[in-house]
Parts: sequence; structure tokens; C-alpha cells
Amino acid sequence: MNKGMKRSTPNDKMTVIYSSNPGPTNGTRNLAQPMQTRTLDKLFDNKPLAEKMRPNTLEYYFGQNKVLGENTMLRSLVETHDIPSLLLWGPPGCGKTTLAHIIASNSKSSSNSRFVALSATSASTSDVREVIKQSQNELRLFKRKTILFIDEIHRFNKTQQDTFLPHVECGTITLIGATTENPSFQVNAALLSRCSVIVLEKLSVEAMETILIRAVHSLGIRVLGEEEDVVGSLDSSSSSEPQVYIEQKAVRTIAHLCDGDARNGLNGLQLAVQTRMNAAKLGHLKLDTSQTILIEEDHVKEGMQRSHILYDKAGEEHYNCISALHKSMRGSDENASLYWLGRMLEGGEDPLYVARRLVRFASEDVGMADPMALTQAVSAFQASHFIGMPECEVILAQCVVYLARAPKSVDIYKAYGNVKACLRTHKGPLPSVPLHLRNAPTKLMKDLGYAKGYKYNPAFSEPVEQDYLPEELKGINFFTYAANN
Ligand SMILES: Nc1ncnc2c1ncn2[C@@H]1O[C@H](COP(=O)(O)OP(=O)(O)OP(=O)(O)O)[C@@H](O)[C@H]1O
Repeated sequence: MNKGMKRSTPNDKMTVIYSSNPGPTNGTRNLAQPMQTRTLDKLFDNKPLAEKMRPNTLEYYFGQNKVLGENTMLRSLVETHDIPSLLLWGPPGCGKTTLAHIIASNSKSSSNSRFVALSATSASTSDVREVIKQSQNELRLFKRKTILFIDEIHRFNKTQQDTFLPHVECGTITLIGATTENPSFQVNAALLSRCSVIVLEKLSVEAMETILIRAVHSLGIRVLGEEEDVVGSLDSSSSSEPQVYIEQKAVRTIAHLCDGDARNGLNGLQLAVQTRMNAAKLGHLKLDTSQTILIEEDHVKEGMQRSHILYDKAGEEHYNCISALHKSMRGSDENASLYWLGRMLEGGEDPLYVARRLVRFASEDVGMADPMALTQAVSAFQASHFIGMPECEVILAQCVVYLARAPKSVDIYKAYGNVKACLRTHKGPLPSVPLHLRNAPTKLMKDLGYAKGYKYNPAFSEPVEQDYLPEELKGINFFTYAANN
């Protein structure tokens, strides 16, 4: 939205862009001269670098080649300005909002359409109704279509999502929804069937490097290692202002650490630059005669520590990781099991959630092949409960490896499933408990035949012949039941 003029509505939840100029962004300025400190400060302008760098055209939208590469359906639709309603599904910072803005800019420059953006985190149903009313008026009076962008659409409840339905269907609005959550669970089926789902991925390290280098250049910072530059032979221009350089290695490190999230990567870059600039301003950096501020790998690492482990505890990643852990243990792959455990714990997962799943696994997948597994898992749960994170991480790791190495048996899991199926599919009233198996604590019960004929096993030295199932289930074997039915 670099060049679009943004005007906020009174409640400030809705953003309408009235004009846009999709020309090249400031990323293409002359790279020859490093930016001087004062100018650099001004350039940031208290704005997140990620916002400043948001591209307006596909030319500067990097990565996502699977959906936007040459000859892809989406690319030709964007280029021909023939946009259907879309759901953009992808992890944070992969470019959903940016793509929606590019589509809008493209459509506006060619066809008579307007773009309205709402965020489902703050907009109410009445905001949505208001937008729809305006869209109807625009279409009726000016023959102008509305592209409605809803960020985090999964946060709208079913009723709110239903509000769009008829208007998407009749073409009053073209809906572009963005979501980090699997739309099959979070977006209602009727709306889903009216939208094309575009799956965006985490940005590759290469795409991230390109995005970061473009940002570095736009700030007038030079990349050491990229050109002929070496610190000793840096431009010793007459200016007394320090000049800023960044090691190419440092840029690559950000690209690796940001986990495919461009916002995270650009924030990391901004933090490193600002920290070094401030240190120079406050005199904490000793500048040599060439007046050079150099940003090295260690400086960017500091700002990005661990923040790259992205893990949405409430979202799909939580289920994906626990499923991967379960399957790795089932497949007896102890390394994969440890890896998925690490992904969850380092991402901030509740250790007791993991521990509960290990208890379940010990019974479901190990079962009678090693009944000690259940004891191990329950102990791991209790120990984690006593001592919490981070100490309990090793306890959980021990249990995960025990379970991965243990022999496996699903006999009990299946047999119990068969019992439930037997009860569920039973026709007619469930059979009574046989009289001889019932207790007879009163005379009346004894008179009615309760406990009559029951053989108390310890009183017999030889195996006892006795039925324990109702007559009609006599001989049933739940361990082979499914095969017989
Ligand atoms: N593919 C891309 N090419 C160039 N820049 C990108 C790309 N994707 C993201 N960016 C940069 O990252 C910033 C954040 O991206 P954007 O807001 O589009 O992410 P998002 O997927 O909508 O994230 P969220 O789900 O967190 O809202 C943008 O302002 C832009 O500077």
C-alpha cells in the first residue's frame, strides 16, 4: 500500500483505498551511495520496515512460485484482472495481505473497482453489513465493483461468514479472505465452495534473501561480500556521517532464522540496523577513520534468537506436530520423535499436553507388548507436573524415546473398539447380567436367584467351567471380532 492513499472510516476498522499507483516501490533507488545516519533515521520514520517494503506489484512479490509462477492459473487471472473470490491460506508473514493488495491495485488500475479491507479481529457484523450496503450502492450508482479483503477471516463466526454469502454469489463483492488456519475447519462450507483456495507457503530462504536485500538497498545500506566491497576500501567520501554496511552472511542468517516469515525477517533486519545506529549515536561504537558502521552476523542473531520457532499453540501446527510425534513413535523412529517433541516444546507448547498424549500412546500403541510403557508415561506426566519447564523437557524426551523403542501392540485398542461396536450395533434390548454373576447382599436377591450357581474360582484347584457373558454373546472373541463381522 506504499503509494495508495489510505483513509480511515470513523470507527477506524475499515480501510478504503481510493487511489493507487502500482509503479516500482522505493526498493529500486540508486544503490551506489550508502545512506548516512541522519537520513537513515528518517527513512524508518517510526514505521515497521515490513510495512514500508510491502510491494505494490507482482514484480517485487517474491517466492510463491507454485501458485504465482509463469503460466499458473492465479497469475493469468491477476494479469487479466479477472479475479474470482479467493481464500489465501498460509502461515504468518508469507504474503497473503500483500497479494490481496497487489490484486486490488491491479484491478483498480484496469477496471472500475474499489478495495475495502476489514480485519476479522476487530470488525463486527454491523461493519460487514455497512460494507455490503455501500458495495450495493456503488454497483447500482456507479457500476463499480467492490473487492472486500478480510484479514484473518477464520476469526469470524459462522453467522458473520454467512453474511457475505449471497453477496459473493450475486457478484456484488469479490471476497478475498486471508487465513492462517485450515479453511476446511474454520470457514463455513457454503462460503468455501464459492471461493478458490490458494495455498501459500513459508517463503524459501532464497526468496527471503531477495526480499531482505531489496530492503537493505532501499535503506541505502551496502552489502559487504555482494560487490567488490571490503571494509578497508570503503567509500571514504568527504561526509563526516558514518556509513552503514551489512555483511552478506548476516543477511543470509536472517533469511535462515525467520522461518519463511517476511515480516519477522524484515523486523529482525530493522532491529539490527537500529541497534547499531543507536549504539553509534550514543558513542558506544568506536568508528574508525572510514566512519563505518558494520552490521555483522552476531548482531542480527541477537535480535532473532528463538523467535524463529513459529508455533501456533491453538492452530493447525499444534495438531500437525502432535500427529507427527505420534506417528514417529509408532514407526519406532526415535530421532524423528525427539525432533517433533523439540519443535513443540521450544515453540512454547504446554508440556502437560504432550505428557497426556504420551500416556495415551503408551496404552493405544504399546499396550500389552510392554505394559511398563504406561507406568513410564504416567511417571513422566507426574514428574513434568512437579517440575515444569524447562527441566521437564528431558523427562519427556526420555519417555518419548522409551515409547519409540518399545515393542508395539494395538490388540487392546482394537479389541476395545470392537466392544464399543458390538454395543452400538446390538439389536433390541441389551442382555441382562446373568444371575449367577450378580451379588446377593439381601435375602430377597438371594430368593430371586442372584449369585445362584456361581463358582468361586479360588475354591477350585482345577480350571472352572463357567460362562461370564450373556447367553446370546457366548463365545464372542473381541480380538478377532472385526474380522468375523
Ligand atoms: N512474497 C513476498 N514478497 C515480498 N515481500 C513480502 C512477501 N511476503 C511478505 N512480504 C513482506 O512481509 C510483510 C508482511 O507480509 P503480509 O502482511 O502480506 O503477510 P501475511 O501473510 O498477510 O501475514 P499475517 O498472516 O501475519 O497477516 C509485507 O509488508 C512485505 O513487506
